[in-house]
Amino acid sequence: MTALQQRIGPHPDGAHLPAHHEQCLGCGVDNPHGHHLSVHREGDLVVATHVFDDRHVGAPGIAHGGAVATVLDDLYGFLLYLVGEPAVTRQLVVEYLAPVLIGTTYRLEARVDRREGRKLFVNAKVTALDGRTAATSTAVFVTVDAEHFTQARPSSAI
Ligand SMILES: CCCCCCCC(=O)SCCNC(=O)CCNC(=O)[C@H](O)C(C)(C)COP(=O)(O)OP(=O)(O)OC[C@H]1O[C@@H](n2cnc3c(N)ncnc32)[C@H](O)[C@@H]1OP(=O)(O)O
Repeated sequence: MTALQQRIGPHPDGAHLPAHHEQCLGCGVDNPHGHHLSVHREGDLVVATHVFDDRHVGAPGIAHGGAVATVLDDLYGFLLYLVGEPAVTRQLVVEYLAPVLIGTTYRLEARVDRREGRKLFVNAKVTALDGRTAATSTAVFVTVDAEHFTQARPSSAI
């Protein structure tokens, strides 16, 4: 069994979900440039409480749009633990409804909307603690086999 298969679970409701791998830009604890996203399961949702910091700034005081997209893309990656199969992003759409502020706490949540064959249609939102939604997103993930992840380094396994 690969490390990825072990991470896929199953994971009970409420469980903290393991990082994709230690160097992952979104969630890896050993990536000094990363977002160190910490994600748990809430029923059919994957959820994170997250604060963007000065490493992620775009306009002064506001998170870079690419940083927000990075975190959303990575959050979607945790839905795969619920689906039980590896998949990768084919399309990512972000609606930036309001500035995402540096140093402010946000709730991020994502869910699977539906599945059609290998395609997973997913959606997510970024909400401030006062309830205002700062960003929404949809994405299409496509399931892949384990060999997909060994294309760059044949000996690597995530
Ligand atoms: C372990 C998880 C870690 C998660 C980390 C966070 C997520 C990530 O950052 S993943 C990294 C970024 N993504 C990538 O690197 C993926 C790069 N792309 C690829 O490798 C390939 O394009 C891949 C594998 C997604 C699909 O390739 P391939 O297997 O040839 O599929 P392909 O036939 O082109 O398309 C698959 C299906 O999706 C459909 N499709 C493609 N694009 C779209 C779209 N935009 N909208 C809807 N459907 C689409 C196709 O029509 C096709 O449908 P069907 O099966 O019904 O014919």
